[in-house]
Amino acid sequence: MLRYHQAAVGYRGVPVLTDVTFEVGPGQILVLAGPNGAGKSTLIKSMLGQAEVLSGKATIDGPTGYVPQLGDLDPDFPISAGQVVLMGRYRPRGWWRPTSKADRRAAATALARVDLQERSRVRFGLLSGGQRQRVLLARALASEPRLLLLDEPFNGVDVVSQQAIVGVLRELVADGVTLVLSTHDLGLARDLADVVCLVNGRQWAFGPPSEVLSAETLRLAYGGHAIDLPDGRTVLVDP
Ligand SMILES: Nc1ncnc2c1ncn2[C@@H]1O[C@H](COP(=O)(O)OP(=O)(O)OP(=O)(O)O)[C@@H](O)[C@H]1O
Repeated sequence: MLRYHQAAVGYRGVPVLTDVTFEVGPGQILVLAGPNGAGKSTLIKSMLGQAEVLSGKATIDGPTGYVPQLGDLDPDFPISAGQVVLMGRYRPRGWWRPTSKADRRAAATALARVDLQERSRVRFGLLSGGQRQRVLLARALASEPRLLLLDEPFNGVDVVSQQAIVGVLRELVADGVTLVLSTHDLGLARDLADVVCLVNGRQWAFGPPSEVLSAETLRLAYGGHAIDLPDGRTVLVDP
C-alpha cells in the first residue's frame, strides 16, 4: 500500500527528512511520531506530491484521502460544512463536472458518519475545532480513499470529537483502509499504531510501538529535550 525505501524528502531540492524506510499494508495504522519541526508534515506531503522525494524510492497506492492540519485552513472562508464535504467529491467526479445526486448523497453519508449531519448548513468557521476536524475527515471520506493521511488530527480537538474520530478510524481499518497519522503525542501513538515511524530530521526507528517508543530510542531521536513519555509522564533528557 505504502512503501518508502531510503528516501529523502524536502522542498526545492533541500532535504527536510532523510533515511526514510518503512512499509505499511492494507488495514494498518502507521503513526508518524516526532517533535515539532521533525518533518512529519513534509513526509505526509511527499505522499501527496506536495513535497519532493529527493532520493530513494516511494511507492504509494491510492486513491488517497488527506485531512490537513486545522491550522492550515482559513476558518473565515465563507462556506458551509456540507459544501466542504462536497469538495471531497471533486476527484472521483472530476472538478469540472456539476455535482450529481450521487455526489450529494456520498457527502451526506460522510457527514453522518462523523455524526454532524445536522450541521450541514452551518458555516464551517462557526464550528468548534473538533467539529471542523470531523468535517475535514468527512471530506476525505467522501472521496472513498484506500489510503488516508491525517496530519495531527487531534490538535485543538475536544474529547468528544477525538472519540468520534477514533471510532471512525477504527471502522476504516476494519474495512481495510490504510491510515497514516502524524502526532507528537506519544501516548496516542502507542494506543493507535500498528507501526510507528519515529522521525526528527531523519528516521530514527520504525516498528511496533513497544519497540520504537522505548525511552532509549526516544532519547536518541529527541536529542535531549522535554519529551512526553507514552505513560503520560514528561521528562527532560540531557543532550
Ligand atoms: N513549504 C516548505 N518549504 C520549505 N521548507 C518547509 C516547508 N514546509 C515546511 N518546511 C520546513 O520543514 C521542516 C519540517 O517541517 P514539518 O512541518 O514537516 O514538521 P512537523 O514534524 O510536521 O512539525 P509540526 O508538528 O510543527 O507540524 C521545518 O524546518 C520547516 O520549516
